[in-house]
Amino acid sequence: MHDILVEYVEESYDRSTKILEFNHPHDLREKLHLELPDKAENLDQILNDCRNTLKYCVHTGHPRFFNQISQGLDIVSMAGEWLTATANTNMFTYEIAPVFVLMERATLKKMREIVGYKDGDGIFAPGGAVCNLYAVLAARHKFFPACKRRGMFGVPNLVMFTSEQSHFSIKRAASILGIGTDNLILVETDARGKMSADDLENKVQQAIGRGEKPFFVNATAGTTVVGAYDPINKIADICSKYNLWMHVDAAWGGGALLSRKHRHKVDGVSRADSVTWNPHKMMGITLQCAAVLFKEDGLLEDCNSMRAPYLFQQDKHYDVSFDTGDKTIQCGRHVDVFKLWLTWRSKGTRGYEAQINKLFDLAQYLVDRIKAKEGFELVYDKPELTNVCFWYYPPSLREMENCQEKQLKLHKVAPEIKAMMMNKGTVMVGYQPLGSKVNFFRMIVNNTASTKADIDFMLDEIERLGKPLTWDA
Ligand SMILES: O=C(O)c1cc(=O)cc(C(=O)O)o1
Repeated sequence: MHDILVEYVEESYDRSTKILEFNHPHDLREKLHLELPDKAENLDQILNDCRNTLKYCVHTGHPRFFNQISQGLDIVSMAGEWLTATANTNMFTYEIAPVFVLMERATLKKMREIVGYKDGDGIFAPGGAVCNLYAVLAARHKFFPACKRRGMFGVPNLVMFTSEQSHFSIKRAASILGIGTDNLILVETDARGKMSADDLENKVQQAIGRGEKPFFVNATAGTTVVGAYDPINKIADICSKYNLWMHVDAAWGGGALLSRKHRHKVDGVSRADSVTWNPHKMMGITLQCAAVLFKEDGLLEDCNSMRAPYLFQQDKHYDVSFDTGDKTIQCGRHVDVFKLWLTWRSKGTRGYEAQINKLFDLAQYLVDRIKAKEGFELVYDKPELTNVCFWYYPPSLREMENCQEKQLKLHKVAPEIKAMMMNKGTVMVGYQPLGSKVNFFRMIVNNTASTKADIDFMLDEIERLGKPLTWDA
């Protein structure tokens, strides 16, 4: 098994290895033997099963895998994951996870200090979306604690606010909370994708005028598509003025907190009541590793505790405040902290700062290369994070007058090139439309193994694949 895993890691770093062996689902199903037999398979078959599984996995650690925000394969983090699996324990009580519980407390304390909180609380959760849900649930509990027992009966018409470019998990949280997505009010963004504080205040005042009860505002630090940072301080001023809970979704852009050069992008973050920060994004920790931090200690426990007597006995022989399970919305909880703690110790905070600065510098290199290359056009010319969004125009489109027909044809370019990319397996870059903007590539720079040569390769590959594209008029 060791050889199988090491071979996969080596392949992941080898640029001559395809990022993926793409198969359509029905074809792949034929190549995978997924049946669960009555009789046990022998060891050779089990090892073959492992080889066959990895054979069709996407090498997300490959230096030219730019498709997702989470990318790369940090060896120390992977080793941490291996130890975590070997320890195979559950985070819900101190009694069976004494080391990891203390480690989680220490790591979350460090993260809160970096945010600027004096003390407070936090938890590692299964992803940024769940972190954001924790914040919404805590906010409602803060203002309406009776909901825990009586539900939403008698509660006024609660409304939440977030930018139109924020993560869809805020919308989903409104649905799960039970207020419905109609009561999540989307706030306009400016030309760079940043929330308009003026529009936020207008919409809060309008909601109050309609007899609704604003209670929660999400500010995004690093939007998913364009990497925009909302104006946190201005939003905090509005939240103070109208007594609203301010959450900062820094799932992706939270990495800037570690860089003295880029931290200004999250100025005001310490004014938030809660912050989502996902080390499995910009800190390169293997999936999953996502934290939600709270300024106020005790609120999580108050909001979520159910005092299950078979787990959270209050007469244990140790300080039961170290049991974490009752402050979560889960029961069993995976140990996500060890790989972060180990990787952080292996780099040091200053080492992480250097790593994050390098990613920003590489993204700036990409911006400069796009500006210099014919046929490429930036969607946003000064990205705030390491998302670089651009269109590629095949020569057949360049001569066309800028009109609706050209936009319709341009809309097809990225999907066509992406399909060829995936079949070739040489590079992977995401694409999407945004508002009235037709499909554009979203290049995420977030793999410490990527170099300027990989950036150049990606641009040249898009040009190689896209240049021949033509559409009959
Ligand atoms: O955790 C991630 O890597 C992640 C989470 C998203 O919501 C969206 C994306 C993405 O668009 O790449 O990545």
